Amino acid sequence: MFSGLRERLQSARDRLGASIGAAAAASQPQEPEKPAALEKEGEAPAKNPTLADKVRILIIDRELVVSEKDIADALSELEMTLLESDVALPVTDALIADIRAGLVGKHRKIGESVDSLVVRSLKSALLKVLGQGFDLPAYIRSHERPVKILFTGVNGTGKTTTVAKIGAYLKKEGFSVVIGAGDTFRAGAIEQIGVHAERLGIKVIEHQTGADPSAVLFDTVQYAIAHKTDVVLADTAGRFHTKANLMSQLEKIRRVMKPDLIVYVDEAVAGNDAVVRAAEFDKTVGADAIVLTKADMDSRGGAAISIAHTIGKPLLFLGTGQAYEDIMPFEPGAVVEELLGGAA
Ligand SMILES: Nc1nc2c(ncn2[C@@H]2O[C@H](COP(=O)(O)OP(=O)(O)OP(=O)(O)O)[C@@H](O)[C@H]2O)c(=O)[nH]1
Repeated sequence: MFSGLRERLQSARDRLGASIGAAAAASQPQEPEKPAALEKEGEAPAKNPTLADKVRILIIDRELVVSEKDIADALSELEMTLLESDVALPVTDALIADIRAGLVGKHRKIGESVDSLVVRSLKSALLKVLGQGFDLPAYIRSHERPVKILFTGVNGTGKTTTVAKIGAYLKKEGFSVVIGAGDTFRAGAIEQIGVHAERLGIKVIEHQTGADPSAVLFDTVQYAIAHKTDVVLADTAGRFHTKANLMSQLEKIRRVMKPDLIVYVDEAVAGNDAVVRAAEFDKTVGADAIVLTKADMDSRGGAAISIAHTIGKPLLFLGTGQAYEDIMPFEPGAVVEELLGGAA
């Protein structure tokens, strides 16, 4: 998962570390500089600009100060790397600004290695854009049952498979689940969700192909209320946000079943397209959380890095394969560890 991005971040990490290291070596003062001339954190800039210009990195009193110039080229390369990895432009900008702020002008203990300094600032910047994640079992436990979850998204991104996977996951977490076969449009969709549900031992409410999906999902909610089922998972047909009639159908579904959560499903491999589509769905029918499927096939990682920050909604799960257990709750800390290794 995200192997390309991991490699690229590794190179950026090496490059930033090398730039800081080279600047540190080049600026070892011939004669000791006066600590009083240094900018201290939280204080006004040094009064003597000629000294500030001359000294790119100073190691005085066991501290190291990085200047903007030292890392300008490495940060430009990192910016290109992120954009090439399909990280959205505003997210790239936020990451670069945060890494710069995390490195430049701060006094660091020289006891810590340059690499750990770099990794710490990369990790902290990534954690800020990845957001908090979303603990679905905790959400369900703290809400009135049934908790109704409506799944939306474009065609073929893995929505139906995701509904089945989340059903299996929630069953394992101890919740009772009913699935509403709300994709009454695509031939074979009702059978497909039926097969999944049978394998998983989950009840499905279905009507015929071509039936009104709002009616199917209304019945599913009624079933859940009557049977004290914890969670309703509502599948829907894939659609593009540009199809006004299909979007108004989704609007009707929303009015009828009153979902507690609308989950937008797209595929990680779609990169920036997934981010743009999620924003459009959020604008038209709303989205409370995101699932990105096919993360196992995505080496660039751009959508996973960008989507929560761009639309301001948390990433709930990553789909990591075709089996039911191939779904993982999105944990920002774990993703950052995966991208930057266990170092620092
Ligand atoms: N590798 C991989 N494949 C996945 C993942 N999730 C779903 N798929 C596959 O993607 C394909 C499409 O999945 P569906 O669940 O049928 O997609 P859908 O969005 O319901 O399709 P529509 O009903 O047309 O909207 C299937 O072959 C799934 O097995 C995943 O996380 N990783």
